[in-house]
Amino acid sequence: MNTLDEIERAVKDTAHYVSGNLANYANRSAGENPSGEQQVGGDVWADDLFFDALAHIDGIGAYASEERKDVVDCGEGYSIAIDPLDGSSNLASNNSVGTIIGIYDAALPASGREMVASVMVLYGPYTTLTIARSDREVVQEHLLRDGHSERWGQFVLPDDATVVGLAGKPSERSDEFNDIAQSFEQDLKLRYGGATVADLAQVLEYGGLFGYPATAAYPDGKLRVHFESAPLAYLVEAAGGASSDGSQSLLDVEPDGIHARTPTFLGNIELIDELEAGLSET
Ligand SMILES: O=P(O)(O)OC[C@H]1O[C@](O)(COP(=O)(O)O)[C@@H](O)[C@@H]1O
Ligand SMILES: [Mg+2]
Ligand SMILES: [Mg+2]
Repeated sequence: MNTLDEIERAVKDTAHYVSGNLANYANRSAGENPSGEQQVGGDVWADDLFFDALAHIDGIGAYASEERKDVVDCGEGYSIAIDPLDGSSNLASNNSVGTIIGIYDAALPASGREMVASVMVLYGPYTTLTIARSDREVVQEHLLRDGHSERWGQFVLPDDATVVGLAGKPSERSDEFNDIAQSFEQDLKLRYGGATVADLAQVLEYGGLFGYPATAAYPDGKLRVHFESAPLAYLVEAAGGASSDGSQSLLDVEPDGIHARTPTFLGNIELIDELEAGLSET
């Protein structure tokens, strides 16, 4: 097994355990994460589990997490960037949550072009792990059940778009963005659930657009380059879609720090093109 195989195996085993124990953390609050957001107990618990499973793998040189202020030095090798529990505020309401992992062949901070693989786990009605790797052609989905990982499907974005989910309060978004959002929402079905992984899964399955734009509350967007935006952009682009920060692929964003945020759009190429064209007119 090479290092990517070992990482994949360790993430599957840990995700199995996480999926079986999320209820224990539904209402346990914790402190504040380095981005200044309220943590739930599950954030810290999941981070500790993935750290213990990944940090000591031979060939991993660094572990960076949404829940840790600094990058942890693990020796030589790939850098891991992880959102251990994405959408964690959904736990209390028993809605889907996820895990997002970017694997970089570079020291962090780094642009998404340095990634060699990306993983998203969706803890939904059933648990799936989707992975894109530089040494494989396909975006492979696995079903994690009863301790096993079964190949479940391969993601290729549908040609026709069906769904749209654009985050942020309209009162806190620019008028220009609200105009663009309204035009998308005329023809596409609204799907927004408050966890990037679950909302992106709708786009991967049905075709469409997910986005979290800059808002008054989050002038650089809410989602973090290393822990959400770039790894998910890697997956979507590998599945035949596109990503954008409003003007360029999210894989070209050069983060100025490990917790840097960016406006984030993921989905069908023509919708990303339409969005960028609309934003460039403003
Ligand atoms: O609550 P909002 O503003 O709609 O933001 C929802 C977004 O925040 C997030 O929950 C942030 O992720 P974390 O839960 O990992 O901090 C995203 O998963 C989701 O897309
Ligand atoms: Mg998140
Ligand atoms: Mg999180």
